Amino acid sequence: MVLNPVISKLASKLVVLASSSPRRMEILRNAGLRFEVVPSWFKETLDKGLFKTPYEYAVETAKQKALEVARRMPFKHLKTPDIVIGADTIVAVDGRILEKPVDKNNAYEMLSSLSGKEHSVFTGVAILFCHKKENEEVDYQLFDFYEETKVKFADLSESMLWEYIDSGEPMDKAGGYGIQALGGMLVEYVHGDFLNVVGFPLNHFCKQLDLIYNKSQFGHSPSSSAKHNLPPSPTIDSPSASQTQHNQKSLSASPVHKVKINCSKSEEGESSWTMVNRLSKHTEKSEAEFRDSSNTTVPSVNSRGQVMELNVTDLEDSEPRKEDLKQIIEMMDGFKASKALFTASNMCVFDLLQRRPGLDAAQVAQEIKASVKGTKCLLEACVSLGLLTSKEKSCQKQVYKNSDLAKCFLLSDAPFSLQGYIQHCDKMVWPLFSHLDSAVRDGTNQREKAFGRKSKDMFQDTVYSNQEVKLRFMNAMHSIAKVTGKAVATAFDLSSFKTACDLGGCTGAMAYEFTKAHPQLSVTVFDLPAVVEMSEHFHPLHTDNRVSFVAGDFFKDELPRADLYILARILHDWPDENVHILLSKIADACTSGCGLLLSEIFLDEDRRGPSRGLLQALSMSEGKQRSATEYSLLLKSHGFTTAHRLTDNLLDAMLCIKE
Ligand SMILES: C[S@@+](CC[C@H](N)C(=O)[O-])C[C@H]1O[C@@H](n2cnc3c(N)ncnc32)[C@H](O)[C@@H]1O
Repeated sequence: MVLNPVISKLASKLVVLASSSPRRMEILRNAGLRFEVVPSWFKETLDKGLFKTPYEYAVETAKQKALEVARRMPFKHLKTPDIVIGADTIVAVDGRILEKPVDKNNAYEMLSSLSGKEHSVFTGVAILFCHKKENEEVDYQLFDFYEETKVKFADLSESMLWEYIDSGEPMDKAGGYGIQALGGMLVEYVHGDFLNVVGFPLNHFCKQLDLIYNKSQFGHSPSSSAKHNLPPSPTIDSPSASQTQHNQKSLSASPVHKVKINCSKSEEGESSWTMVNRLSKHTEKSEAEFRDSSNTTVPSVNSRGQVMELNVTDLEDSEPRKEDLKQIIEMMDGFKASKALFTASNMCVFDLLQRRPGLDAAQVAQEIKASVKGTKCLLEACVSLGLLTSKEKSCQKQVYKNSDLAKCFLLSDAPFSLQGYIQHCDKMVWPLFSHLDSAVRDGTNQREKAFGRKSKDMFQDTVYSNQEVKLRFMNAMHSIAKVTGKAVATAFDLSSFKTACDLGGCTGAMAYEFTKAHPQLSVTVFDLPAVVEMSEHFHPLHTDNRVSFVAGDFFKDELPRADLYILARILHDWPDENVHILLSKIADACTSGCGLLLSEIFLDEDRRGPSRGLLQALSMSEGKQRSATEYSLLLKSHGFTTAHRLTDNLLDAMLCIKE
């Protein structure tokens, strides 16, 4: 079948992976899927004897994992996921199902049974769509499938078997081996999807999503969106089993199951759960298990878990949930943590403890010229935040060292130092946030209140009007570009582009990441003259002659010619009128096939996250945060086609091609 883009369809959804397998996470992350991980508590104890085939067992286990998480999340995590993905990988040989070995002897038994033979690896996958209705009831629709890959092992000697077992690798892997690592040595051939053996059949998963989203014939099903007040397509609706079977024939998928879970309160005030309308034969068996486990594991707290339904009077005689209390207090205390970090960084505590680890509070106080009492409080707070570690030396005297977190991000000369960004947050962002109430009231820029200066153009009127402020800002951009640049530069295959122009490329930190990742590429950094004149302070030691600088104003001046334009963290600073001016200049400079790589935080389509982007918007005035669709529409209006990717980093990326 022809495969269409699918992962982007899930961009605005709360997708949850009901598995803690690092291999599954990596496969899905690499595919650009943004998801949360909520490992399932479902125990893999289904009676294998009840299943006619090994794959039915894997599919059923995958379903139960997904259902358990979908059921738990509204109460434990206080949110209903849109989609839960469950998966279970097993190895089948000689009519036996092999899961993860319990100990070395079990691993030996498994691996020797595979030696010299072909076996099958099955991954069962369940994609569970959750539709929360107005009455808070949740409708569940289940799509499941399995993938089979044949793997042949070489004849393994005893010493080879034990060497592999002693490596420790077999222990958390189905069948006792990991094909992507040392276990690859054991394998003679693989017929089928390799990633299926690693733990997740990505291609089949995408095909399944393609069927659901792009080729859906499900609009007129018995429980259509109108009937249930569900969002319109592409949210899938309950297809009839026969329709789905027909659609999935080539994918050998099993029928869709519509599962409805009602939560009602019994007289005792306990929640009771019922499930109706299960369509699959073998799920009926598990339905009972599911109902049983629901009754025992869902405490009365469930009825309070549904935040929207919370009745304040219900709370009067009870205590708040500990997690809720912790969450709200942590939010309230967030600024204290930020300020402690800023202060310790400004006072060079981390650099000092890197040069001289093991100082006590009095010694640190002497070096940073501060009071012993205040320094001790600061050091202890930093320990509690995981920025320092402490050890009792003698007579209850603590000595301090940097934690790994501090070593990575808080030293002024660390490769990923965020010191520049910390200073910017402290000196530039903090004052803006202290005027947040007037910003919200007026809906305008609070820079005048915070910095005593009116400004229309934040860069030219405020940031670059003072050398110290300019350098601080450039340092901040430099440090963030260094930690995010690689993910942005490698988000897409850029091998067809030879020349790039990084518009508003500031110190060139992002440009260097692009030349590092793409040996064929030269990058011109284009930024305001005030920035370009300082850029050499930021050049790496071994200057890369594939990076050059041109000074100019991207709203007014001619843009340097390039095959690829880069706009990293530029558009959010500007309202739509300015964005259109800039995009039309870029579009004019582009010939057909030229690219534009946009990198920003993409807001979720429902604008419910990520909170980093939404919080940043609070201190913006001229600009605004946008979703991938909003950016895409802006770009399409200038003749670009777009494909976007969530990089699982601080910044997302979109590659646009001029038509
Ligand atoms: C938020 S910073 C982003 C820096 C860099 N792209 C990055 O991702 O680290 C915005 C950049 O746009 C530049 N800029 C702002 N207005 C500009 C203009 N009119 N012409 C050229 N560059 C401009 C600023 O100097 C600054 O370097």
